Amino acid sequence: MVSRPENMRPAIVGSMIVGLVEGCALAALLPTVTALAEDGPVWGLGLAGWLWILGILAVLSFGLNYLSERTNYAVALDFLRSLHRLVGDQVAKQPLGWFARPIAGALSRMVSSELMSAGEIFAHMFGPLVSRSTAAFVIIVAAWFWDPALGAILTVAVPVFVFITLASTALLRRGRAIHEPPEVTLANRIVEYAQCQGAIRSCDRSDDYRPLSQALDEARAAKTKGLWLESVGMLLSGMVTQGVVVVLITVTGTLAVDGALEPIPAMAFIGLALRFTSTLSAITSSAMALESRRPLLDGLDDVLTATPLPEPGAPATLTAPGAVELENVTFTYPGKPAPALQNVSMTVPAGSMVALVGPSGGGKTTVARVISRFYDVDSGRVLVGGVPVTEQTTEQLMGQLSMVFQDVYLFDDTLEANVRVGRADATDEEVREAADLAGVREIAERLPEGWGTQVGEGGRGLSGGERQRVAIARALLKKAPIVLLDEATSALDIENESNIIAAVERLREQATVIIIAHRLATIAGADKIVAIDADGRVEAQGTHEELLAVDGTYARFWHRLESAQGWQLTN
Ligand SMILES: Nc1ncnc2c1ncn2[C@@H]1O[C@H](COP(=O)(O)OP(=O)(O)OP(=O)(O)O)[C@@H](O)[C@H]1O
Repeated sequence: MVSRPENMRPAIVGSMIVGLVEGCALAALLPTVTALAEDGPVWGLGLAGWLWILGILAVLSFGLNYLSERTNYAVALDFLRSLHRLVGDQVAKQPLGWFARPIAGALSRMVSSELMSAGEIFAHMFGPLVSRSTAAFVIIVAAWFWDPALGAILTVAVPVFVFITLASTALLRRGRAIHEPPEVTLANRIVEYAQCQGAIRSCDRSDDYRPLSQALDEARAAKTKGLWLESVGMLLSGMVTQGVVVVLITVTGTLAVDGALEPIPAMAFIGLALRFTSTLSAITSSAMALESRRPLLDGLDDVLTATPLPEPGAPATLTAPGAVELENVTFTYPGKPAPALQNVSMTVPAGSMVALVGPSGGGKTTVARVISRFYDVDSGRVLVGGVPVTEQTTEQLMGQLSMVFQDVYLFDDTLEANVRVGRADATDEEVREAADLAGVREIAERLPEGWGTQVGEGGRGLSGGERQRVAIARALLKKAPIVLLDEATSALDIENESNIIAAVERLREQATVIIIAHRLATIAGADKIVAIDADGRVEAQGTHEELLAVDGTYARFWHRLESAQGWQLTN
């Protein structure tokens, strides 16, 4: 986890030395108090000598603490840097489909705030745990040395503490396991409630949105139950500290009364015992604080152990640049019972335009996803550029593809920078040319700061159709040999539509185009149409005329589309 493990050793040794010095300073209380009470030397040193030793130990402890804190911070920063890099590397190796999982949603929170908390383990928890444990050990050894009876008392206190600490951390963990899952559900419901306000208000359900109120009730009930367990855990650890103090004082007092201990050493020992128990309770606090980071570390573990996309070390030699082929592909989404694609075979020659058509939910988008290797298929092969996608590096595959889907994401940057994402080294003329073709110039002319206008996070400042135009401009600029395009059905006004048609025509000239088509003109103009049925099977493929002549499902689909779009036009 740390890039420089050699830093760990000085950090641990440093914390142990701090503990050793603090333990010695506490143990030195015994002879100091005895020297004070008996007004004579103890082990050849008078009170002044012992006070000097205490003073030196205090200064030493201060200096060592400072050095140890610095070392611990260096380890914590190194740990954070290494974790950021590890998470980044791991995320980069995941198939694109991985980001659809709930874990991906938690990723940004993890990388920003939660990793900082993980860093605190080394900055504030691990070092103190080591130094306090060492200090406790030194006190016990000193007590044995001073008086075996006192050493025995302190030694017995340790397993009691350990047992109670384990029990209370177990209770804390159990409590959290009860209330955290419903809290996560509640957070998701709140986000859903905020995001779907339009739909909720139009159904007049703002006051009574059952999923949210149910999640609230469940979270409240779970929190109450979980808090009970957590409170018992906290109480237990607090009570045991007090209990051990009382037992230590009682036993020491009894030994003094019985004459087994001199009164003065007994008094000094009670002072030492008080410090000892506070050291033990500090250890408990550190252990509990570490325990509180466990879910975070588990979450990190999920990310760090996710299976990366297997890929070769070097790019393959493409045998058919620009071509795409699916050979008998069957694919099931993770966790889904039925396959989304079944025995799909299709060939897309380089430079051609293939339209994917079919009912909603049939699997058209899934075809585009398996071509882009969002997921690896269950069986069959997907070839891009003549080579199976599994035999290409991610960089090589992505270099051949431009994807223009409906959910276009724009970066929180200027309009121009968002087009330039297509190819960072493009000249200004190339950027403007691609933008003109895709109709982005009209958008720039309308915006207050033209090309320099910030489009907002995700492209909030632009409409859906405008965002898609920017994505098409990116694809034009990238000049990738293969373009996967989901033709938007919604948010297209006449201006948008004519721009997109013109841009698609240009894309056809420079690339192979696989288009999820919804418009009659696009479908009829394609070199080949692949009709996918509701079960994710290829129902028919061929040219528009060939498929119409068969008079099968495609012909019925076409006539339905024709009448639907005709109805739109006449109205
Ligand atoms: N990320 C996903 N996880 C699980 N199942 C999915 C996922 N995406 C799509 N599906 C399922 O796979 C099937 C095919 O979906 P797909 O989006 O490919 O259809 P489509 O033909 O593109 O539909 P549309 O035209 O409505 O966009 C559907 O049953 C859908 O519910």
